[in-house]
Amino acid sequence: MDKINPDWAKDIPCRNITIYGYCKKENEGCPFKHGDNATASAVNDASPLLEIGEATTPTMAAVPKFNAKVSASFTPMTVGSDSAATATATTSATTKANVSVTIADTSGAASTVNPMVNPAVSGTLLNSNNNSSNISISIPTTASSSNYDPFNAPIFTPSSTSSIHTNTNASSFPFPPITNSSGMNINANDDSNSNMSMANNVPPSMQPPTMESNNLKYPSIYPPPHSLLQYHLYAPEQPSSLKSLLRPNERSADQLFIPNNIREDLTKKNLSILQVFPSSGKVIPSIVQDYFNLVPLNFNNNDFLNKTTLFKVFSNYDGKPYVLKRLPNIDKSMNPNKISKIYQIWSKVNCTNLIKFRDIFQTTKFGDLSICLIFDYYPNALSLYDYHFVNFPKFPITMNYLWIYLVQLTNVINSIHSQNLKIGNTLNWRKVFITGDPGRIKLSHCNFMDLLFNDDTDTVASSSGSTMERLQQLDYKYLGLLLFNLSMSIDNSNNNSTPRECRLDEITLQSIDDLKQIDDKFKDTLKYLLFDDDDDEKKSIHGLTSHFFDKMFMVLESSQTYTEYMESVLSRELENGRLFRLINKLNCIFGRIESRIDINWSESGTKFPIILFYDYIFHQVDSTGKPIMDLTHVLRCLNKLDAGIQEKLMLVTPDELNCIIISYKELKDLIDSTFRSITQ
Ligand SMILES: Nc1ncnc2c1ncn2[C@@H]1O[C@H](COP(=O)(O)OP(=O)(O)OP(=O)(O)O)[C@@H](O)[C@H]1O
Repeated sequence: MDKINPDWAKDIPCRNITIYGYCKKENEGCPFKHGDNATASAVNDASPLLEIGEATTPTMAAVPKFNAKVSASFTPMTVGSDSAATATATTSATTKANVSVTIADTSGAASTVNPMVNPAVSGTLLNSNNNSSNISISIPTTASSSNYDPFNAPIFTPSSTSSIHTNTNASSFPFPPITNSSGMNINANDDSNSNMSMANNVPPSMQPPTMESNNLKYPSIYPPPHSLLQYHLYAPEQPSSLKSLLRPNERSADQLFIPNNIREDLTKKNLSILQVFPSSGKVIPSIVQDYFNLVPLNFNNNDFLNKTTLFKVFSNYDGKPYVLKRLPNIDKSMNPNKISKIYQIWSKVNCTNLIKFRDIFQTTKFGDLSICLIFDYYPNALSLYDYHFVNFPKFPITMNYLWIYLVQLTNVINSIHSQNLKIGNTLNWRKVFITGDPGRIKLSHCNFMDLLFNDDTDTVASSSGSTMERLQQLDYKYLGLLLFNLSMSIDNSNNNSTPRECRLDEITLQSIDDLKQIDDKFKDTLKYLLFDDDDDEKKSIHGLTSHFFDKMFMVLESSQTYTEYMESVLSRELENGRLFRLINKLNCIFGRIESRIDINWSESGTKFPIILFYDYIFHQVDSTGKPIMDLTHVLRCLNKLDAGIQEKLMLVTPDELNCIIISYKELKDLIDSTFRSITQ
């Protein structure tokens, strides 16, 4: 009792009077409100009024008696909230004989009674239609929700926050009108001009913006940085000095969740996948064949219509993101067989270090005849060049990176050559993309574009023997050149000078020997790749790997270690998912408006332990009444509840007058049955 603050207790109706009609401790210092304003008399006062319409449904009269939420035990009130509370609390609203409480009157304004809950009462009151009768009925509620009627509330319609995406304001649209090389105004491109047939399957395109200014600024990245989401909403990791203070059995919060760097990385990737572009449907078409939501990837390319362009797109077929590479201004006389041949040949190549080629088709959607190639999309992929020399933070090239790249690119060569195909000069540091850790790379695409524009495609594609062999031998040189260029910048990529890029004919044996900080084994591999053998022996995967087979174990090991690390991180999130479902379950059953007038949720009701348990998990306070945020306590309780163990716990009402001893198993059963009853 000594912990109860008499200041706030004096306005709270005594629970004993609510339940028993009297309080035996009234004269022994019980700090709660007794006497003239007591709830019991309030109920008695209310009863005759109810009789006006013979609406003496016991539910209404009994409501204040058993409403657990209004009980002093678990409706903490602050001093500051006194006035608001008295406006709505049972006692103040109902004890004055002529007090006026608005209730479903003709204006229908602010009702404190939900007619859905008690149609008899509402019908009577609505029919009486007499404002001067000052009918006083009040369902005790908490101050905050007193005027909320969930059954009569207007349907909630969230307002769209996507205005930035659909903004058709000319000044925000980054592209001026563009004419293609043949002088054709692309803005005049009509949908009927297209050969695609999806128009009915997707939403109509947005209206084109009116172009008022030709001096539009091109943002260098999209979306502009100020519109990026904040990823740092979680607390940053503790400094390591603090971490060391933990005992071996203790964990800090960040050790329980996915590490910040991985979370940020994945969130950024998600953002890139979901990013949309304010397309006019004219300069960049809204839909191309089975693909929609085109977002330019090589954004600095201003001449969108005349150059090869890359877009991130979504497939209308499987909903996944892909990359669409458009080759503009195709000769109309091109043999369509070439296109199907390319698809047949290249779609068969499967290699984890090669970006998968998915589809190819012709379209007039861009105002010309274009060929579109579809590849898998890897969000935030950066070319080796950008990763090591351009983007911030720059990652300096190390010997380990070189070995990892060598092993993965050897894997690509092996896959492609085994299909009797070649890579070509796309094997360079601008076309090899970093897609993840540790140093995971993918070759963007091979030079099969040559096949499209080469007249003797059939010969090249099917060439066996000498032609293809010669081209394949060249692939080893391209690989050597890429690695040589990277080796020249080893440990130098942090300075801001542009890295030197050699041509094949510039490299000599001496230049390889002169490479600093490169180990001899790697130099031998470079010599093997870049120079022909004295015996004119052909290069092969077997010959190449014999130079660094031991390094393949190192790559295997790092890859496996990383996989295991990611698996352990994933398993942490697995637990979070389970607990999240449990919290959802608890929240679904706890605090429902209808439970306020349900006898089962009152202090003597069967569901009352759920209320106390909820407070026990989430609303702990210390001896001075200060809230305690103890994540470990929450996790421990939730886990025990989830497991339904036999351990018993004591739940105490906030006034410390009552307590319940109950096991987690009983609580679990109670929560489960309550949840089932509301979901059935
Ligand atoms: N499959 C992909 N997944 C994710 N991003 C990609 C993919 N392909 C390319 N990109 C992104 O697009 C950028 C440009 O790629 P790329 O150099 O192949 O296009 P390009 O400039 O049109 O090439 P080019 O005109 O030389 O053929 C890359 O730096 C990369 O960030």
